[in-house]
Amino acid sequence: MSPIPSAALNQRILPAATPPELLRNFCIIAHIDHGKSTLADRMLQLTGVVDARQMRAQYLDRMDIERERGITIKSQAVRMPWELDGTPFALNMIDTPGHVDFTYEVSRSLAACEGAVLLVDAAQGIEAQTLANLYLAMENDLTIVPVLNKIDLPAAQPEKYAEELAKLVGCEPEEVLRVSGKTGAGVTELLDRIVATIPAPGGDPGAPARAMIFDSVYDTYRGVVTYVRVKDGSLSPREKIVMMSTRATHELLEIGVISPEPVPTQGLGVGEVGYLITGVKDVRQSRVGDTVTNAAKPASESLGAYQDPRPMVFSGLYPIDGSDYPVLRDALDRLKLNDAALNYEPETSVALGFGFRVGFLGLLHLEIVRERLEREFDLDLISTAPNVVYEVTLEDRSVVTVTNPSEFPGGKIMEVREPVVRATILCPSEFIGSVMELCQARRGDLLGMDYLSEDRVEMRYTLPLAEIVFDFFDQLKSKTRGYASLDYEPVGEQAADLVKVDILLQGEQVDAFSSIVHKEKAYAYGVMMAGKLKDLIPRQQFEVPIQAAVGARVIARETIRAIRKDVLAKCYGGDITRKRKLLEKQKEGKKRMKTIGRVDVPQEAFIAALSSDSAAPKDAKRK
Ligand SMILES: Nc1nc2c(ncn2[C@@H]2O[C@H](COP(=O)(O)OP(=O)(O)OP(=O)(O)O)[C@@H](O)[C@H]2O)c(=O)[nH]1
Repeated sequence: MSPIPSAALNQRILPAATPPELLRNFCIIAHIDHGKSTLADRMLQLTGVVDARQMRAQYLDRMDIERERGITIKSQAVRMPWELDGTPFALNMIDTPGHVDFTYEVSRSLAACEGAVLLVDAAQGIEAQTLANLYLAMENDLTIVPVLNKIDLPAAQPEKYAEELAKLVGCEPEEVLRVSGKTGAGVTELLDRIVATIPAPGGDPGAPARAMIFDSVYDTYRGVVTYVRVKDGSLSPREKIVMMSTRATHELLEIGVISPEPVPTQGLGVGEVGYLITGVKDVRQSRVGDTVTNAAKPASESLGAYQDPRPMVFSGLYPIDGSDYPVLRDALDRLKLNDAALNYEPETSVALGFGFRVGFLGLLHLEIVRERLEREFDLDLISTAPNVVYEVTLEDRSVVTVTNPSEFPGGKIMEVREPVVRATILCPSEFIGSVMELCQARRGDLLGMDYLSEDRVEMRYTLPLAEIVFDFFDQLKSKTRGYASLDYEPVGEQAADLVKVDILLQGEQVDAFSSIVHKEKAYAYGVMMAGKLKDLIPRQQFEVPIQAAVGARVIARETIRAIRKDVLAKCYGGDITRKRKLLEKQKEGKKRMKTIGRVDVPQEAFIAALSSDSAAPKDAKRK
């Protein structure tokens, strides 16, 4: 019913582990902007963990970039005291990252909970990520607490959406709680409901320790801080632990809970959520999804399969000023300490000089990394158009994995495979036609369609990842006046009729512009790129052909006309043969210029040509 002063609770927590029956581990899942962070802030305040003086909006989003963009990138866990009927409980709220790029981390965070608060905006209703998150929570067997948020809004329709939500989770509309994260209305009842309905964590206190890592972050002063949820047994300071996927052994230097800042404890027992510090310096030694056990008495089986983060999208990153290359290399090394999913190798480009080919989980991940590099390391960067990973089978049956279009094999190709996703789109039924049109243009296959209510539909498509990572979400929004929401998950690869389009300047290939596209779209890409470069490259003393080619076949051509020096300017009057002679001479000169040297293209032209079409679906995120 009421908060316990946090100091008192901390004293109770500090010496020993809290008994599992007094613990509740939950997360809040919602569609983007349905108010997850605001509700979390209100809970922190109501439980007395953060007082009014310390309070700032989005308390749990600690990185600047998270706060500015209003998104959660890394998971967080906070312990809050709450008393129901005179019994003091400890609630662990695990905040999850929202974007589809980080789905693996979301599912690990969910696996650390027994229950989930499913939050839906009372003025918007169910959206694509509401469903995606609900399904993830159900896969993890979580108890769902359905909640309508923002009931203070004049546009709120709690009756209508309570019914929709009740139908979705299988309960009565009256059981759907109504809250406002903004005013705090209903939040006390929600905390009571969490304690009453979410089960206490199970686990065997006598078994060898097993704890799942659901996040790990790099701290400049303390090294890697690993967030874990203990399933069986217990962990205590100074003991030796083993990471089960790598078998690496570390000593536990510190162990504790977050409430809301780190508080060291004597240990973590069954069902508890907290942090470990081992002194390792690189998050890849302590990865999300791995299981921690005790070195002296190791568990025989880990908690679920561990997955290495797999980059889905690649892009070349180049410093605009070539002398910044060593700074970029050091900056990537530093970021890698905190980002297990970041992959990179050096590469060189004729157009852009020295840089790196970097693998990302998705476009948002790319944007965040790029922004952090620019901001935290003061670098000016250019990134090449992002591409997905292709698998090319050659006639001799060997398979080449292509992460850079300019490396696409030129020889005899049997098959090219590209990654595909299963996309879920929710929109008002009046936009069905426009959405279908868009998905068809993007090589989508309709899997199914369901009416959620009279006027809202859920459409399911398989789409090539390459077709949706770029501007699909923007297009979807503009075709549905902002009403559609999108979610997608990778479902494997499929063979497709793909070709590499090269761009040639005066017959010389410009690697940064090579792109792998569907055969039917090759022509459009070629025309677009050639046209763009024609506008961007300044006229030269000689004619510059810009060609788009598939293999040896030219599919589009533009010409940058030469600046024609008026050689006749000084030749007043005179006879025609003299003029002709001068013009002939000029032509000779131009021919020579064409054959010697390369076109003088300012780097800005490359940058402009590359940057305009790499817009990311910024808010295609899962909340
Ligand atoms: N009127 C009203 N507005 C709210 C309420 N809760 C959140 N908002 C507003 O809704 C917007 C989104 O809220 P956030 O808490 O950032 O939502 P979120 O996207 O789920 O959280 P993030 O993880 O930070 O992205 C903000 O402008 C909030 O001020 C509410 O109960 N009432």
